Amino acid sequence: MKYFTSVHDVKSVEQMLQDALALKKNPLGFQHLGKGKTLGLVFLNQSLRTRLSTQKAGNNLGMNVIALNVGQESWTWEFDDNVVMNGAKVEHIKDAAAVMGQYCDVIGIRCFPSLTSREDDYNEKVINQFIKYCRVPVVSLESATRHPLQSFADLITITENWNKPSKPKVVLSWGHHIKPLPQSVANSFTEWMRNADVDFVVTHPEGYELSTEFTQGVKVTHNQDEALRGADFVYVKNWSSFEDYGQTPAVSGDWLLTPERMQITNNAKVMHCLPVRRNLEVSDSLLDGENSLILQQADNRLYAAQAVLKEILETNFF
Ligand SMILES: NCCC[C@H](NC(=O)CCC(=O)O)C(=O)O
Ligand SMILES: NC(=O)OP(=O)(O)O
Repeated sequence: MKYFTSVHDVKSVEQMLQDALALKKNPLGFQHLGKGKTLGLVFLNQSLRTRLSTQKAGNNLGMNVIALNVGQESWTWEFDDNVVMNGAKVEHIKDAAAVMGQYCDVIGIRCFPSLTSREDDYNEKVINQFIKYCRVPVVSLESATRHPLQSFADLITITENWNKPSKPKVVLSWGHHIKPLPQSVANSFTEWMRNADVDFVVTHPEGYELSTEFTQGVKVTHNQDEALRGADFVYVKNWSSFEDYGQTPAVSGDWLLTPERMQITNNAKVMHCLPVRRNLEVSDSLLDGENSLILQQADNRLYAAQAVLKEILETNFF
Protein backbone atom coordinates (compact mmCIF):
# COMPACT_ATOMS: atom_id res chain seq x y z
CA MET A 1 0.00 0.00 0.00
CA LYS A 2 1.44 3.37 -1.00
CA TYR A 3 -1.60 5.57 -0.33
CA PHE A 4 -4.27 5.29 2.35
CA THR A 5 -7.09 7.61 1.36
CA SER A 6 -10.11 5.29 1.47
CA VAL A 7 -11.15 1.69 2.15
CA HIS A 8 -10.50 1.01 -1.54
CA ASP A 9 -6.75 1.39 -0.96
CA VAL A 10 -6.72 -1.56 1.44
CA LYS A 11 -5.91 -4.97 -0.04
CA SER A 12 -7.57 -6.91 2.79
CA VAL A 13 -9.59 -5.06 5.43
CA GLU A 14 -9.86 -8.27 7.46
CA GLN A 15 -6.07 -8.72 7.45
CA MET A 16 -5.42 -5.12 8.47
CA LEU A 17 -8.07 -5.42 11.19
CA GLN A 18 -6.33 -8.49 12.63
CA ASP A 19 -3.02 -6.64 12.38
CA ALA A 20 -4.41 -3.69 14.37
CA LEU A 21 -5.76 -6.01 17.07
CA ALA A 22 -2.35 -7.71 17.30
CA LEU A 23 -0.58 -4.33 17.49
CA LYS A 24 -2.86 -3.38 20.37
CA LYS A 25 -1.41 -6.31 22.32
CA ASN A 26 2.17 -5.59 21.25
CA PRO A 27 2.46 -1.92 20.22
CA LEU A 28 6.26 -1.73 20.45
CA GLY A 29 7.03 -4.98 18.65
CA PHE A 30 7.90 -3.48 15.25
CA GLN A 31 10.22 -0.59 16.08
CA HIS A 32 12.79 -1.86 13.59
CA LEU A 33 10.40 -1.10 10.70
CA GLY A 34 10.50 2.68 11.16
CA LYS A 35 14.07 3.09 12.32
CA GLY A 36 15.68 5.98 10.47
CA LYS A 37 12.39 6.84 8.72
CA THR A 38 10.61 10.18 9.04
CA LEU A 39 6.83 10.63 9.24
CA GLY A 40 5.60 14.11 8.35
CA LEU A 41 2.17 15.27 9.53
CA VAL A 42 0.61 18.22 7.72
CA PHE A 43 -2.43 19.96 9.15
CA LEU A 44 -4.48 22.44 7.18
CA ASN A 45 -7.13 22.16 9.92
CA GLN A 46 -7.41 21.65 13.67
CA SER A 47 -6.99 18.28 15.36
CA LEU A 48 -6.50 16.60 18.71
CA ARG A 49 -6.91 12.82 18.28
CA THR A 50 -5.57 12.47 14.76
CA ARG A 51 -2.49 14.49 15.48
CA LEU A 52 -1.55 12.81 18.76
CA SER A 53 -2.52 9.23 17.85
CA THR A 54 -0.73 9.31 14.49
CA GLN A 55 2.35 10.87 16.06
CA LYS A 56 2.35 8.17 18.73
CA ALA A 57 1.75 5.47 16.10
CA GLY A 58 4.83 6.64 14.20
CA ASN A 59 6.89 6.72 17.39
CA ASN A 60 5.69 3.22 18.38
CA LEU A 61 6.99 1.98 15.01
CA GLY A 62 10.37 3.63 15.61
CA MET A 63 9.81 6.58 13.25
CA ASN A 64 10.85 10.18 13.76
CA VAL A 65 7.75 12.36 13.52
CA ILE A 66 7.60 16.01 12.48
CA ALA A 67 4.39 18.04 12.23
CA LEU A 68 3.45 21.26 10.48
CA ASN A 69 0.38 23.43 10.90
CA VAL A 70 0.00 25.03 7.51
CA GLY A 71 -1.14 28.62 7.61
CA GLN A 72 -0.41 29.05 11.31
CA GLU A 73 3.24 28.10 11.63
CA SER A 74 3.93 27.85 7.93
CA TRP A 75 3.24 29.79 4.72
CA THR A 76 -0.29 29.76 3.33
CA TRP A 77 -0.73 27.56 0.25
CA GLU A 78 -2.07 28.27 -3.22
CA PHE A 79 -3.93 25.31 -4.78
CA ASP A 80 -4.82 26.72 -8.22
CA ASP A 81 -2.52 26.37 -11.20
CA ASN A 82 -1.42 29.19 -13.49
CA VAL A 83 -2.35 31.99 -11.10
CA VAL A 84 -0.38 35.14 -10.56
CA MET A 85 0.39 34.83 -6.89
CA ASN A 86 0.06 38.48 -5.97
CA GLY A 87 -2.42 37.93 -3.12
CA ALA A 88 -2.31 36.46 0.38
CA LYS A 89 -1.16 32.92 -0.61
CA VAL A 90 2.60 32.67 -0.26
CA GLU A 91 3.59 29.23 -1.58
CA HIS A 92 2.13 26.85 -4.16
CA ILE A 93 1.24 23.35 -2.94
CA LYS A 94 3.42 21.89 -5.71
CA ASP A 95 6.52 23.43 -4.16
CA ALA A 96 5.56 22.77 -0.54
CA ALA A 97 4.65 19.11 -1.17
CA ALA A 98 7.78 18.46 -3.22
CA VAL A 99 9.99 19.90 -0.49
CA MET A 100 8.27 17.91 2.26
CA GLY A 101 8.62 14.74 0.19
CA GLN A 102 12.39 15.28 0.32
CA TYR A 103 12.39 15.42 4.12
CA CYS A 104 9.85 12.66 4.82
CA ASP A 105 9.47 8.97 3.96
CA VAL A 106 5.70 8.97 4.66
CA ILE A 107 3.38 11.98 4.95
CA GLY A 108 -0.03 12.29 6.59
CA ILE A 109 -2.21 15.23 5.57
CA ARG A 110 -5.43 16.71 6.97
CA CYS A 111 -7.33 18.82 4.46
CA PHE A 112 -11.03 19.42 5.17
CA PRO A 113 -13.41 20.35 2.34
CA SER A 114 -14.02 23.95 1.37
CA LEU A 115 -17.79 23.27 1.56
CA THR A 116 -18.10 25.94 -1.15
CA SER A 117 -17.03 24.05 -4.29
CA ARG A 118 -18.50 20.57 -4.45
CA GLU A 119 -16.54 19.88 -7.59
CA ASP A 120 -13.17 20.70 -6.02
CA ASP A 121 -14.01 18.87 -2.80
CA TYR A 122 -15.34 15.68 -4.41
CA ASN A 123 -12.39 15.66 -6.83
CA GLU A 124 -10.18 15.77 -3.72
CA LYS A 125 -8.32 18.72 -5.17
CA VAL A 126 -5.96 19.18 -2.21
CA ILE A 127 -4.95 15.64 -1.24
CA ASN A 128 -4.62 14.57 -4.88
CA GLN A 129 -2.29 17.48 -5.62
CA PHE A 130 -0.30 16.70 -2.52
CA ILE A 131 0.03 13.05 -3.56
CA LYS A 132 1.07 14.08 -7.06
CA TYR A 133 3.83 16.44 -5.98
CA CYS A 134 5.27 14.88 -2.80
CA ARG A 135 6.05 11.52 -4.45
CA VAL A 136 6.17 9.56 -1.16
CA PRO A 137 3.47 7.40 0.49
CA VAL A 138 0.56 9.49 1.82
CA VAL A 139 -1.97 8.80 4.58
CA SER A 140 -5.23 10.77 4.77
CA LEU A 141 -5.76 12.35 8.16
CA GLU A 142 -9.28 13.39 6.95
CA SER A 143 -9.64 14.76 3.47
CA ALA A 144 -12.48 16.58 1.74
CA THR A 145 -14.67 13.49 1.39
CA ARG A 146 -13.34 10.81 3.77
CA HIS A 147 -11.77 10.08 7.16
CA PRO A 148 -10.48 6.52 6.70
CA LEU A 149 -8.32 6.29 9.85
CA GLN A 150 -11.41 7.16 11.88
CA SER A 151 -13.58 4.63 10.08
CA PHE A 152 -10.93 1.94 10.51
CA ALA A 153 -10.77 2.69 14.27
CA ASP A 154 -14.58 2.51 14.34
CA LEU A 155 -14.50 -0.90 12.68
CA ILE A 156 -11.94 -2.12 15.23
CA THR A 157 -14.20 -0.84 18.03
CA ILE A 158 -17.33 -2.52 16.66
CA THR A 159 -15.39 -5.78 16.23
CA GLU A 160 -14.18 -5.65 19.83
CA ASN A 161 -17.74 -5.14 21.07
CA TRP A 162 -19.51 -7.86 19.10
CA ASN A 163 -19.10 -11.56 19.79
CA LYS A 164 -22.39 -13.00 18.53
CA PRO A 165 -22.65 -15.13 15.38
CA SER A 166 -25.36 -12.85 13.89
CA LYS A 167 -24.55 -9.53 12.20
CA PRO A 168 -24.88 -6.43 14.42
CA LYS A 169 -27.31 -3.70 13.37
CA VAL A 170 -25.25 -0.52 12.98
CA VAL A 171 -27.00 2.84 12.59
CA LEU A 172 -25.45 6.11 11.45
CA SER A 173 -27.70 8.83 12.87
CA TRP A 174 -27.43 12.52 11.93
CA GLY A 175 -27.12 14.94 14.87
CA HIS A 176 -27.63 18.68 15.27
CA HIS A 177 -24.83 21.24 15.04
CA ILE A 178 -24.37 24.98 15.01
CA LYS A 179 -22.45 25.20 11.74
CA PRO A 180 -21.91 23.32 8.47
CA LEU A 181 -19.58 20.34 8.89
CA PRO A 182 -17.94 18.08 6.29
CA GLN A 183 -19.64 14.91 5.04
CA SER A 184 -16.27 13.10 5.36
CA VAL A 185 -16.87 11.10 8.54
CA ALA A 186 -20.34 10.00 7.42
CA ASN A 187 -19.20 9.14 3.87
CA SER A 188 -16.23 7.20 5.14
CA PHE A 189 -18.10 5.32 7.89
CA THR A 190 -20.72 4.34 5.30
CA GLU A 191 -18.03 3.13 2.91
CA TRP A 192 -16.33 1.00 5.58
CA MET A 193 -19.61 -0.42 6.88
CA ARG A 194 -20.56 -1.47 3.35
CA ASN A 195 -17.37 -3.52 3.36
CA ALA A 196 -18.03 -5.01 6.82
CA ASP A 197 -20.24 -7.89 7.92
CA VAL A 198 -22.96 -5.71 9.46
CA ASP A 199 -26.58 -4.75 8.87
CA PHE A 200 -26.19 -1.02 8.18
CA VAL A 201 -28.79 1.79 8.19
CA VAL A 202 -28.34 5.55 7.75
CA THR A 203 -30.89 8.01 9.14
CA HIS A 204 -30.99 11.77 8.65
CA PRO A 205 -33.45 14.63 8.08
CA GLU A 206 -34.65 15.45 4.57
CA GLY A 207 -32.09 17.48 2.65
CA TYR A 208 -29.10 15.75 4.22
CA GLU A 209 -28.75 12.87 1.73
CA LEU A 210 -25.14 11.83 1.27
CA SER A 211 -23.72 11.34 -2.20
CA THR A 212 -25.08 8.16 -3.80
CA GLU A 213 -21.45 7.29 -4.50
CA PHE A 214 -21.43 6.28 -0.83
CA THR A 215 -25.02 5.24 -0.13
CA GLN A 216 -25.77 3.12 -3.19
CA GLY A 217 -27.34 -0.12 -1.92
CA VAL A 218 -27.47 1.18 1.68
CA LYS A 219 -30.74 1.44 3.62
CA VAL A 220 -31.49 5.13 4.24
CA THR A 221 -34.49 6.49 6.16
CA HIS A 222 -35.70 9.89 7.39
CA ASN A 223 -37.41 8.12 10.29
CA GLN A 224 -34.91 8.01 13.16
CA ASP A 225 -37.08 5.72 15.32
CA GLU A 226 -37.40 3.19 12.52
CA ALA A 227 -33.61 3.15 12.15
CA LEU A 228 -32.96 2.89 15.89
CA ARG A 229 -35.34 -0.01 16.47
CA GLY A 230 -33.27 -3.07 17.41
CA ALA A 231 -29.93 -1.28 16.82
CA ASP A 232 -26.77 -2.69 18.41
CA PHE A 233 -24.54 0.31 17.64
CA VAL A 234 -25.64 3.92 17.11
CA TYR A 235 -23.04 6.24 15.58
CA VAL A 236 -24.00 9.90 15.79
CA LYS A 237 -22.51 12.54 13.49
CA ASN A 238 -23.53 15.86 12.02
CA TRP A 239 -22.91 16.72 8.40
CA SER A 240 -24.03 19.48 6.04
CA SER A 241 -26.04 19.04 2.86
CA PHE A 242 -24.42 17.40 -0.17
CA GLU A 243 -27.25 18.38 -2.50
CA ASP A 244 -27.44 22.04 -1.46
CA TYR A 245 -23.71 21.88 -1.04
CA GLY A 246 -22.36 22.92 2.37
CA GLN A 247 -25.70 24.39 3.45
CA THR A 248 -27.74 23.47 6.52
CA PRO A 249 -31.37 23.17 5.41
CA ALA A 250 -34.03 23.63 8.12
CA VAL A 251 -34.64 20.46 10.10
CA SER A 252 -37.98 19.39 11.47
CA GLY A 253 -37.99 17.43 14.71
CA ASP A 254 -35.39 16.82 17.36
CA TRP A 255 -32.51 14.50 16.41
CA LEU A 256 -30.65 14.69 19.73
CA LEU A 257 -29.81 11.15 20.89
CA THR A 258 -31.19 10.73 24.40
CA PRO A 259 -31.66 7.74 26.77
CA GLU A 260 -35.41 7.86 26.06
CA ARG A 261 -34.81 7.51 22.33
CA MET A 262 -32.35 4.67 22.94
CA GLN A 263 -35.04 2.55 24.59
CA ILE A 264 -36.16 1.09 21.27
CA THR A 265 -32.61 -0.09 20.50
CA ASN A 266 -31.13 -3.41 21.51
CA ASN A 267 -29.34 -1.76 24.46
CA ALA A 268 -27.13 -0.19 21.78
CA LYS A 269 -23.61 1.06 22.21
CA VAL A 270 -23.14 4.77 21.49
CA MET A 271 -20.41 5.98 19.14
CA HIS A 272 -19.06 9.37 18.06
CA CYS A 273 -15.70 10.22 16.47
CA LEU A 274 -15.25 13.32 18.68
CA PRO A 275 -15.09 16.24 19.13
CA VAL A 276 -18.77 16.10 20.12
CA ARG A 277 -21.13 18.97 20.89
CA ARG A 278 -22.61 17.56 24.09
CA ASN A 279 -26.39 17.80 24.56
CA LEU A 280 -26.76 19.04 20.98
CA GLU A 281 -25.75 15.85 19.13
CA VAL A 282 -25.81 13.35 22.03
CA SER A 283 -26.85 13.86 25.65
CA ASP A 284 -24.31 13.76 28.48
CA SER A 285 -25.83 10.71 30.14
CA LEU A 286 -25.26 8.62 27.00
CA LEU A 287 -21.74 9.89 26.35
CA ASP A 288 -20.79 9.27 29.99
CA GLY A 289 -22.86 6.08 30.37
CA GLU A 290 -21.75 2.46 30.37
CA ASN A 291 -22.70 1.91 26.73
CA SER A 292 -20.53 4.73 25.47
CA LEU A 293 -17.65 3.69 23.19
CA ILE A 294 -16.25 7.17 22.54
CA LEU A 295 -13.02 6.69 24.48
CA GLN A 296 -12.43 3.22 23.05
CA GLN A 297 -12.86 4.67 19.54
CA ALA A 298 -10.31 7.37 20.31
CA ASP A 299 -7.91 4.79 21.77
CA ASN A 300 -8.25 2.63 18.67
CA ARG A 301 -7.16 5.54 16.48
CA LEU A 302 -3.63 4.68 17.63
CA TYR A 303 -3.80 1.06 16.46
CA ALA A 304 -5.57 1.96 13.23
CA ALA A 305 -2.78 4.41 12.40
CA GLN A 306 -0.13 1.92 13.46
CA ALA A 307 -1.56 -0.86 11.28
CA VAL A 308 -1.69 1.49 8.27
CA LEU A 309 1.84 2.82 8.78
CA LYS A 310 3.16 -0.70 9.37
CA GLU A 311 1.70 -1.89 6.09
CA ILE A 312 3.23 1.09 4.24
CA LEU A 313 6.63 0.50 5.87
CA GLU A 314 6.46 -3.21 5.05
CA THR A 315 5.61 -2.52 1.42
CA ASN A 316 8.98 -0.79 1.38
CA PHE A 317 9.11 2.06 -1.12
CA PHE A 318 12.36 3.31 0.30
N1 LIG B 1 -13.47 13.38 13.50
C1 LIG B 1 -13.05 14.69 13.31
C2 LIG B 1 -14.19 15.54 12.97
C3 LIG B 1 -13.73 16.79 12.34
C4 LIG B 1 -14.79 17.72 11.87
N2 LIG B 1 -15.49 18.27 13.02
C5 LIG B 1 -15.53 19.56 13.27
O1 LIG B 1 -15.01 20.35 12.50
C6 LIG B 1 -16.24 20.00 14.54
C7 LIG B 1 -16.12 21.46 14.78
C8 LIG B 1 -17.07 22.00 15.79
O2 LIG B 1 -17.72 21.26 16.54
O3 LIG B 1 -17.18 23.23 15.81
C9 LIG B 1 -15.77 16.98 10.95
O4 LIG B 1 -16.96 16.94 11.24
O5 LIG B 1 -15.33 16.48 9.90
N1 LIG C 1 -11.83 12.19 15.53
C1 LIG C 1 -10.89 13.05 15.09
O1 LIG C 1 -10.45 13.00 13.95
O2 LIG C 1 -10.50 13.94 16.02
P1 LIG C 1 -9.57 15.21 15.77
O3 LIG C 1 -10.32 16.10 14.81
O4 LIG C 1 -9.39 15.81 17.11
O5 LIG C 1 -8.29 14.76 15.16
